[in-house]
Amino acid sequence: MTDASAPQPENTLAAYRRSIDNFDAALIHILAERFRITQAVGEYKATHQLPPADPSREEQQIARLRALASESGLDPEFSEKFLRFVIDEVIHHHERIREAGAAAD
Ligand SMILES: O=C(O)C(=O)C[C@]1(C(=O)O)C=C[C@@H](O)C=C1
Repeated sequence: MTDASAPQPENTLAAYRRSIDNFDAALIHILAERFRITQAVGEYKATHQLPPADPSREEQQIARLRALASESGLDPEFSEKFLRFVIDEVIHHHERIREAGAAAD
């Protein structure tokens, strides 16, 4: 006899996956908003002859996120790698914006 009220393993996994899919969608939306802001920052920096990267700001961001990660039970190494990956992409965008501005001059 099987207990009809017991959750079936495939239903449990499907429910976990629905939750994961929602989190992934939220992550993509959050990243899209972050890149929308950094696009504006890149244009501002190009217009005002500011360098695409600001290593001292990055150090502050990484220290802050590592502390937040530790508090939240997330691996600080992972959070640093993730932020580094995002910021490196932002810097590429800033460089491209600057080059496009220089080419238009
Ligand atoms: O704050 C800035 O100056 C940015 O350009 C944004 C940002 C980021 O993505 O957070 C990107 C590049 C800089 O090196 C530092 C931070």
